[in-house]
Amino acid sequence: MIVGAAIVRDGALLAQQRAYPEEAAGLWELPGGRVEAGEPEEAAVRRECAEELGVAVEVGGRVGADVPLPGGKVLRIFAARLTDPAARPHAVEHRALRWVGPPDVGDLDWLPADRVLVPDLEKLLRDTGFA
Ligand SMILES: Nc1nc2c([nH]c(=O)n2[C@H]2C[C@H](O)[C@@H](COP(=O)(O)OP(=O)(O)OP(=O)(O)O)O2)c(=O)[nH]1
Repeated sequence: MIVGAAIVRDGALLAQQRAYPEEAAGLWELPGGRVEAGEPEEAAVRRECAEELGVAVEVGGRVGADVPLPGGKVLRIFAARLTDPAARPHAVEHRALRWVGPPDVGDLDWLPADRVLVPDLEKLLRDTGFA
């Protein structure tokens, strides 16, 4: 299971641009990663956000349906928000970070699995931003 965080602040979604591997470099994804054995999914979301962005997040409900990934894995997205709204996420292992507003969510060059989730991400931004 791969979990991802749809972090929303002031009506914008945090996206990050992969630096590796070659075939994914330059494409955009949500913060996240592999759930460790025995680790609750929400805890994995918090851990990955701390590792990748250096920020604490609160984790809300699921966003969209599970998306199958190559190799039999599954991508599951959770709504999230910064515990401290003034915190500044930074790219620890990614090429770039961007806060994307609703008009631009569909225009980003997403990883294929994330592209499937664009309508759900747009809906999240239209709604409360924190399910
Ligand atoms: N984090 C994340 N991974 C995604 C997304 N969409 C998507 O297809 N993936 C894929 C890419 C990778 O094959 C896998 C997770 O990779 P990762 O590099 O973030 O996970 P990780 O830190 O646990 O793994 P690793 O770098 O140690 O190999 O899920 C997404 O939105 N966020």
